[in-house]
Amino acid sequence: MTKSVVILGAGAWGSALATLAKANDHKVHIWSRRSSRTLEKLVEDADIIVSAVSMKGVRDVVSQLQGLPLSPEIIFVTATKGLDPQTTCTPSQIWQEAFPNHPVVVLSGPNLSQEIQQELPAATVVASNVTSAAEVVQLVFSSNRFRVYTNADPLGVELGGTLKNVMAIAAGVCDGLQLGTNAKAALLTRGLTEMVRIGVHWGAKQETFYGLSGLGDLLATGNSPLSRNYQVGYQLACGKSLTEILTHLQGTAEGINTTKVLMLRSKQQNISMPITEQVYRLLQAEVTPRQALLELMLRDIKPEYNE
Ligand SMILES: NC(=O)C1=CN([C@@H]2O[C@H](COP(=O)(O)OP(=O)(O)OC[C@H]3O[C@@H](n4cnc5c(N)ncnc54)[C@H](OP(=O)(O)O)[C@@H]3O)[C@@H](O)[C@H]2O)C=CC1
Ligand SMILES: O=C(CO)COP(=O)(O)O
Repeated sequence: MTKSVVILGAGAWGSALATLAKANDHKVHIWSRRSSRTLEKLVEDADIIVSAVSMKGVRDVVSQLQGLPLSPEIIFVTATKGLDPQTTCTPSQIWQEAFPNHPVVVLSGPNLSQEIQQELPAATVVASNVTSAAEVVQLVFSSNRFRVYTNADPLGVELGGTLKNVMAIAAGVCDGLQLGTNAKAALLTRGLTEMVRIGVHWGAKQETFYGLSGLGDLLATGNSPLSRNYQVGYQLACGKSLTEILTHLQGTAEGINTTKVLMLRSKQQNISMPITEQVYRLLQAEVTPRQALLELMLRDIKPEYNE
């Protein structure tokens, strides 16, 4: 059945999601701050509102929508991979708090938007506490080039896509320093352990991190120069300053803010996150890439599990 889909955010990801829904013959409108059409007009007959704005815009768009008369049937989909710097909340928690009577669906997976726009095949996950809502969203986006799975752990799916951005920065550093394949495998594997450690403590399910939105997205962004987070790490390793990198970066690298939020949370909750800590110190220019590497290599030796 044809759905009316409003996509908030005309950036790289909002545009790619619009392409996918349009290809399935849904009625799609993209809204951005620069749109000539008002948000009120666009959401008038919406069935689904997809938020693809970067983290810094989430609270803005939520509060704009809160002031509008919305159909109680509307499903919200959040595709943002970030954390709120003030509260450490995930975007879906912000949406759900603002709209407690609407279903909220998280969409996350290994989905580099440029590849999707090139019509290369990809897979993703839509997760919600309301299974029927996740299934509606699954149908809207599924096609022979975009395979969509449902999942009942929205927090885990959201954190998988969000936490991996920190590891994508680290992976970029690893490649920028030309540390080789063994180092990269070690980094991504221990990075996943770190994601699981904090994610499970947060309330997510461990197995979710071994799926598309955790391991899958870690492999995609940790190995692709298309990832903005990877690009940040790579260029830091090549000696550029963060300010210099951000001046020329196309789009948003959410991992920079996410690293700060994670450091705060891991300190408050006494959770060991050594890779995140070195990425943080590197972003703050407190260590060089080589010093960060040595710090990680020279940590106390220990068993692989039960740290
Ligand atoms: N690109 C990708 O491959 C993927 C990205 N994501 C995630 O999707 C999110 C968006 O990424 P992406 O599209 O690449 O980023 P871009 O930088 O390309 O776009 C960011 C979008 O957010 C909007 N925005 C920012 N602040 C505000 C605000 N205060 N009010 C309204 N809109 C705002 C921007 O609007 P404006 O243009 O007006 O500035 C723009 O539309 C990120 O969280 C990212 O991690 C997830 C999967 C894949
Ligand atoms: O999350 C992404 C792909 O799944 C996009 O990664 P970047 O934000 O690092 O470009």
